[in-house]
Amino acid sequence: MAKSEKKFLDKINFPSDLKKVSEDDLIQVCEELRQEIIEEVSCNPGHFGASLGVVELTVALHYVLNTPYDNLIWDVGHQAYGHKILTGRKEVFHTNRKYKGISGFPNRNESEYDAFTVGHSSTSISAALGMATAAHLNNELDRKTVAVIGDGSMTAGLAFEGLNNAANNNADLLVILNDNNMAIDPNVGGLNNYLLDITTSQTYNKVKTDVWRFLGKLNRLNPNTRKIFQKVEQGIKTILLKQSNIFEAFNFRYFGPIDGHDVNHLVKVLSDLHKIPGPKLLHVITQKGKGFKQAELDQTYWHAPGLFNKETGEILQSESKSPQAPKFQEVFGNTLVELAEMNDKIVGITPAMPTGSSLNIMMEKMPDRAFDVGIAEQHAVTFSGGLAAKGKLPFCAIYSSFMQRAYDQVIHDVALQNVNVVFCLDRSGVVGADGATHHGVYDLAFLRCVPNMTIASPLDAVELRNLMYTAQQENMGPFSIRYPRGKGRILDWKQAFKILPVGKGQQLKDGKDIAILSIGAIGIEAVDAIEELEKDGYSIAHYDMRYLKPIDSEILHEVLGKHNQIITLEDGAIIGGLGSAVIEFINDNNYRANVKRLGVPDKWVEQGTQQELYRECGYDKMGIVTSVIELLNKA
Ligand SMILES: Cc1ncc(C[n+]2csc(CCOP(=O)(O)OP(=O)(O)O)c2C)c(N)n1
Ligand SMILES: CC(=O)[C@@H](O)[C@H](O)COP(=O)(O)O
Ligand SMILES: [Mg+2]
Repeated sequence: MAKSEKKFLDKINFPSDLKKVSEDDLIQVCEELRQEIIEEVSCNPGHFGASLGVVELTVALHYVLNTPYDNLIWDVGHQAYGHKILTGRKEVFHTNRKYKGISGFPNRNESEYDAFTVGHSSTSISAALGMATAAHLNNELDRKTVAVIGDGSMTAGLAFEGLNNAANNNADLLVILNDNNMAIDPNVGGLNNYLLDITTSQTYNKVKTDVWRFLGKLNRLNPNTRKIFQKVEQGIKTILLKQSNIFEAFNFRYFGPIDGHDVNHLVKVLSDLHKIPGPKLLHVITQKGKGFKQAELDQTYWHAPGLFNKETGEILQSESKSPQAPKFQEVFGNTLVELAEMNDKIVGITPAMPTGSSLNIMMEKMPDRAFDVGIAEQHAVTFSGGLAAKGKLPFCAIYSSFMQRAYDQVIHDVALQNVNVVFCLDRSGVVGADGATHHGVYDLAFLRCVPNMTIASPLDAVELRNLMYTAQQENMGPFSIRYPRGKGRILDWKQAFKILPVGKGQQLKDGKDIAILSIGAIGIEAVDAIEELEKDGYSIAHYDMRYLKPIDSEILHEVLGKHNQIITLEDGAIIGGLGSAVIEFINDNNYRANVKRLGVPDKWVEQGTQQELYRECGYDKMGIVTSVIELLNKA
């Protein structure tokens, strides 16, 4: 890709280079950094709007802080592209999110400038408080710690737990609240309203204007007016904010709101805040997508767009002329509306992912029955438990990896209550470019040990519809349905609903040499592998288990009666999922069989395309072919 020449940025590889630039030239540095991000992301898709929004903040932070000695912690990390470019990764940024390339998020293994590995939201305050406390205990009184957290991420319980604890801790911590009034979709909830209020506060601004007017008159008489004004303003702020500022109530000294796109002002404020000890919060107002018109206008789409033309903003999709199968999330979103039209108990819940999960379809059609609860997975699950306890039937759509945060709520507030909640676990399996933080590979294992929980996973879009239809029958109890990121193969997905009996799988193919038992859409890789193997005369049986719990014991007895060479296949951790369940069944029923478990091994899998990662883990089509041949050769 041809990149434009950049007078300053071309010479900046580390913060030490940035510090050589004069304060007057920082505006130009910001322009160049913004341009660099636009050029890179236009041809190598990734997160976009959030990084554009914090360009000035990023430059100011690295200008003022002494990183990596000072701790700089980015929340979520999807806004850290500028940080990566300024901290030694400009030359490898074209590998961002690619297989064997750099991670799309800050990562401790990648750089000493990445103080904490992130990807899930709202961890920054707690992690930063830990680091600031460690610095204090080590008597490193000059070491600064700064957490940068967005308004969306601030809505999570974890962020408040950090704030709450910081109140009792004199650690030197600066929290920068990057308020752009957006999560991926528009930010929601009381905190969002509150932040809007203090940003636009009539009372505060009115008082401030009155004071200015008053001091303006004074000004003509008194040369020290500015000083007096500052004192008066601080007094007003203290009175107003002490009574009403939520952060001051948590014992943080609150500063702001200030313009997050004025790099020189940011440098000044950050340098001043350095001198103030204890917990402080700086409220910075920014615009998501700043500096790229389309991204400013449609902030949800440009959170993470695909390829685009960096000059015109035109979206470059490799639109195939042939009809496309829908994404699993779209099948979920549309089917939920169909079901909700038939069953008035159904409600929909998403923790801040309306567009990503396609719950936005229901939110538009049935606004009273679909809820975006903010980044709050724990609350989303317990809220569902409460709704269900009073007769509603929540479909709670959560990305598998974000569900990890709500594990106790699943156990305590849904399963133990034995209420009817349907968990729709989108992005289950390896998700691709987001990498280790986002792969949804543990849900099969962590849900299987929970009493009352039904666990299902569709082979294709039609099964997804039918599992959703089955789950909304009377008294099904806690019911989880997991499906992957991306599309299936079926075009004609909108077929009449059918119940898929709980605990029953299906035989897809009979065969003599070996049996493959798969769960979920990854079974398609087995279908392809079998086609390949049959060309060479192998005879393979294939079963789509469909339910992990209760597992289809009839199928297992049949398979184990006929076969002693078995392969299990799942797009999830091989510890605890289908493979483990089959081995337990063999043990409990005194069968003898060789079982090869295919799935995600006991290690961190980083980013890449889904196909690259299936291959790395040995369960793409060719990996399955190889495993079958190896197992049969050994036998
Ligand atoms: C626990 C968790 N839930 C959901 C997400 C998905 N997610 C990533 S960024 C984001 C929005 C964050 O909003 P904010 O913190 O305001 O940052 P902005 O994108 O506005 O800069 C969400 C919901 C996540 N990464 N982690
Ligand atoms: C940063 C973050 O957590 C989200 O933006 C996530 O990357 C979304 O993933 P999808 O693209 O699969 O919706
Ligand atoms: Mg935001």
